[in-house]
Amino acid sequence: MSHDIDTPDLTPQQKVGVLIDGMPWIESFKGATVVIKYGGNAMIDETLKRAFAQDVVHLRLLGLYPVVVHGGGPQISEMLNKLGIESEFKGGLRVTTPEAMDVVRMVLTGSVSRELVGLINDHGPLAVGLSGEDAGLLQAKRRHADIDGKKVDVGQVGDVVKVNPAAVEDIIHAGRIPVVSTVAPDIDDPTTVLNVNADTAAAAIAVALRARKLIMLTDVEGLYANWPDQSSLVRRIHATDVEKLLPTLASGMVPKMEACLRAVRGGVPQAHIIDGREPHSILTEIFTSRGIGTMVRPDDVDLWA
Ligand SMILES: Nc1ncnc2c1ncn2[C@@H]1O[C@H](COP(=O)(O)OP(=O)(O)O)[C@@H](O)[C@H]1O
Ligand SMILES: CC(=O)N[C@@H](CCC(=O)OP(=O)(O)O)C(=O)O
Repeated sequence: MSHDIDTPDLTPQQKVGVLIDGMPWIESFKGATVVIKYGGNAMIDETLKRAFAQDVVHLRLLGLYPVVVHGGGPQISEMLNKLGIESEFKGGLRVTTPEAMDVVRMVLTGSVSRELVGLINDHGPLAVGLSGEDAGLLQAKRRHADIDGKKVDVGQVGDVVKVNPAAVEDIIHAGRIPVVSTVAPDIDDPTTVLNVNADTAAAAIAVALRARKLIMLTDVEGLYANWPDQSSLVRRIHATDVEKLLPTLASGMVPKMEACLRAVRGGVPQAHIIDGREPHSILTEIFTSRGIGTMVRPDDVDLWA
């Protein structure tokens, strides 16, 4: 496999040193399922997208089982715009008419998923794309947006209420890499599909797969306690403290922190927000002691252990 990390300043001995440093982490994560949520905002740059695909393949080659769950908010907005269909967000959720839902499904499953599958498969026949509609993977229930304590109708939008991870597990057991787009049938009317926030879907999938980690790649370094003050980056935080911060957070970060809470409270030992603009940030997170971005852990675990 070709690689694009240039390390001309390192001597051969230093390069071996880097490898040896990473060994305990490689050993400790061998056989672990890691759910990686790739957000639409981190998917803008072509070089970064290729580096992302390469990292996911590296994880598989090192014996981990990566599962990619992708978003595509900006890509959906762009297509709606091209088609002249109005796109509006209420309480962080896209108001999804039946017409807009067709576009959401087309972009996520027909375009973003295909692109990621293709980029991963440039390295070998590994990635298999599936949507929440396939083999009963996801079921969702219609939800409202919550604005100033009032329930606001946002159309065909749902929350994942059931996950049947069998199809994803089959792909994992075959040694391949599932790539999941988060469109889900309505549990109360399975002929209708719902638009689901990809962060919360990734958390539900991580819980159902008993993943060791949920890693969410986005376009900021991590969670800022006092957004946008860059000096307020939170490196490690307990679930209870995330809960306390939630009402103070601005829109994009709310579903992400809710997803971290859902994952950690559902038994996932670590949930991370990391910077998808940083090349190879997934590898830095998993294979170095310091890690990167923000890590959320259960309340009864020492944050620095
Ligand atoms: N407290 C916060 N810390 C970090 N980012 C925040 C915070 N509050 C709001 N944000 C916003 O959340 C955005 C990330 O969410 P979003 O745009 O939905 O990303 P994605 O497409 O990756 O899911 C950041 O770009 C930032 O503008
Ligand atoms: C209900 C709702 O808002 N769904 C999102 C689904 C895509 C998504 O979550 O993509 P990102 O991870 O890139 O934000 C949307 O329509 O944009």
